[in-house]
Amino acid sequence: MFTAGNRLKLTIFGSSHGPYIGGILDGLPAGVNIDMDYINKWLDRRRPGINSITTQRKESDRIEFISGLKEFYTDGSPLGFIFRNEDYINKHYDYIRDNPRPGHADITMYYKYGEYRNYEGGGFFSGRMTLPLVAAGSIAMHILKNINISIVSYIKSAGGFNIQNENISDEDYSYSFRTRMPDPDLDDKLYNKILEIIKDGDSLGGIIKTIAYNIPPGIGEPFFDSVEGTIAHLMFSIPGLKGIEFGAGFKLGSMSGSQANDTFYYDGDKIKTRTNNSGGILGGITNGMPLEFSVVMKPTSSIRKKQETVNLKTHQPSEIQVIGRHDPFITLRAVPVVQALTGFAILDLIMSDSSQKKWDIFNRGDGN
Ligand SMILES: Cc1cc2nc3c(=O)[nH]c(=O)nc-3n(C[C@H](O)[C@H](O)[C@H](O)COP(=O)(O)O)c2cc1C
Ligand SMILES: C=C(O[C@@H]1CC(C(=O)O)=C[C@@H](OP(=O)(O)O)[C@H]1O)C(=O)O
Repeated sequence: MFTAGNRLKLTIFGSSHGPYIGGILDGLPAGVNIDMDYINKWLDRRRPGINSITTQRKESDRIEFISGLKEFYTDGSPLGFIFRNEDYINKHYDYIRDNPRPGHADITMYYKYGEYRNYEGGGFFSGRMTLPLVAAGSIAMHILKNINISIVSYIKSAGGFNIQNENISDEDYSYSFRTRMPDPDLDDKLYNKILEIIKDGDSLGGIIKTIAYNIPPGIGEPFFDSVEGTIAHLMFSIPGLKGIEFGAGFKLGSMSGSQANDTFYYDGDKIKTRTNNSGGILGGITNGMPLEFSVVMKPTSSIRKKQETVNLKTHQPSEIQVIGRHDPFITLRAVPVVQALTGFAILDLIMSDSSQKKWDIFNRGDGN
């Protein structure tokens, strides 16, 4: 399905080489201020063609609201928005149609949709479908500021380089680095590594870390609508995202209980933990510590190196060297997507809270 969310629902539509891409965000009450500058800042961070280590496809990615908005305030009906696709080149996909790229969804769209498959630009499997995710997510992030929630994402590991400084609390900080690895020395090293990879006709994977601050304790539900389940469900809509871990994640598998347990203490009247191996979640519910998780992005599958494939018409072996414009390092472009989608997840969890706490989340000044 193309719809996600519980009380806050997002439907996305369109495809990479169709005329439009867009979304419908349903569930916001009337009177929520929609800040265009804030949304545009996040759309620009996701936009293709922003430097020499991203795809050279050039899109303006300006949002056009088509419903639900009156003079920058929601009117309580579904918020509909579209983006025009401006720079697509179908001929790059002529060969790919019958010679599927290893690692992309060309083969699975052939199995599922056959002759009706929307293959140009990866169709609706394209990374471009993350555009409405960022639009909706940035709206959610802006609302979350009413209760001082801020969300930080950055590249923690890629190309053999790993960030040591884990104390990043500014949601804009990683965007002052070309690679979004927030360390001046590692940023240079990773940038040069990506340039080498491009020369080589290859690509690179990476890991994105996310930390959400000031999360109130008690949101999330036991079992199926846990914080982990909600976040993972949304994150796996990001094309190329292949894994997620919360807190210490897979490292817990080599720890003892006494190492893994986050012990409690009082900080004034707040209960905190000395460590945060649980990533701020216990029993699927937030415990008031920062919400922390990491995701892994695979290396881009569309590479210029020659690779083995098959011809779907002749049923013979064939070869492919992908031409066209591709991201050598999708991790960089996925940073604002992960960050904004985290905002969507947290807002939906708060709006869906079964304990019916009266969150002053929308700050509409009418006592709601
Ligand atoms: C922002 C973004 C940009 C992407 N750019 C490309 C690209 O230029 N070329 C490519 O082959 N894959 C790109 N991808 C990844 C593919 O869309 C993805 O690998 C493909 O849809 C198959 O899905 P899967 O990898 O999740 O199985 C991008 C992903 C994201 C999130
Ligand atoms: C355009 C975007 O990313 C695209 C994601 C993508 C893919 O296969 O995922 C393939 C490329 O599209 P094309 O072959 O049309 O140039 C990227 O440029 C975008 O993110 O806005």
